[in-house]
Amino acid sequence: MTPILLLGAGRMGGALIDGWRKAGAFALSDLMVRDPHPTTELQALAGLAVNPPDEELGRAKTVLLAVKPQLWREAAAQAAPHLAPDAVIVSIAAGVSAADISRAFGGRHVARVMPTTAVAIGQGTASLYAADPDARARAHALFAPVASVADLDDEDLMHAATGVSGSAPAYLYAFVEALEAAGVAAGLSEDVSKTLARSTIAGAAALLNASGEDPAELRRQVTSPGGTTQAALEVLMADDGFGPLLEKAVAAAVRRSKELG
Ligand SMILES: NC(=O)c1ccc[n+]([C@@H]2O[C@H](COP(=O)([O-])OP(=O)(O)OC[C@H]3O[C@@H](n4cnc5c(N)ncnc54)[C@H](OP(=O)(O)O)[C@@H]3O)[C@@H](O)[C@H]2O)c1
Ligand code: PRO
Repeated sequence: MTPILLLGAGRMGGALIDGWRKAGAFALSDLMVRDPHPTTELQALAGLAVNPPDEELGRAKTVLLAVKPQLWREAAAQAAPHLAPDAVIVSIAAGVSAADISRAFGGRHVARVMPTTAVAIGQGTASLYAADPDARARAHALFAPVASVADLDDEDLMHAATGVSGSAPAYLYAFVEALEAAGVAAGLSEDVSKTLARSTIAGAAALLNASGEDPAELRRQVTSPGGTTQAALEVLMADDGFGPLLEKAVAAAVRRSKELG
């Protein structure tokens, strides 16, 4: 399983290292990072090998491919010649198929994972596909300490998982931005609107998680017949409201995921 080599330690690679550290999942001495511009925070972590020499890469048992989909071939070409023949590749690159990755890494076994940035606080979600059982187990071991893992049995579903999960935190943040702006339009100061919108959404998400209730039931609990919420929901859940809008948004993400592959 270890040492683990991260090819790329940007937003998601960095979030994973944060999450693993908080969870005590792996010792820093079991991690190696290859990145052209490692952050000063990463470089300051005692025990973490940042940009080790090529000869060291052969020690890695698991390789996490965490570069942008547009750059993955370059990262693979640089690292593959130095890896051990039995190193397992775990890719989080959106859209890129396991078969293409395996070919670029000399036929090594590959797992694919689509995580969310909340791995940084141990509350991520990770959709996982691997044809090879050992690669699947390896990917589970990487992500289970920091995420709820959803196993997919069809690689094609990784596109949908990206649209519904990997990208979705950004949809919620966009919603909060819009709610804050709407609060200001309704007369609140920016500060008060920010506080109300952020705290309300964070509390509502925590309640969804803690209660185990369906979102529809939680929605009904807020909605007094003939009241204020109903008036707003008649706008948000109209024929051109959230339902069709999110369907279109997820379809756009799925299309883009397929293009990236
Ligand atoms: N961010 C998310 O929420 C998220 C969620 C799920 C999956 N993903 C996937 O995760 C991957 C990384 O996304 P990200 O958001 O973390 O991107 P990012 O912030 O750009 O991180 C990628 C890192 O890889 C580095 N890099 C570039 N070329 C490299 C090479 N040849 N070898 C090693 N490292 C190299 C980049 O350095 P430079 O910046 O100096 O080029 C950067 O630090 C993508 O494939 C994306 O589809 C991201
Ligand atoms: N971030 C990556 C993207 O926007 C993949 C899911 C989240 O392409």
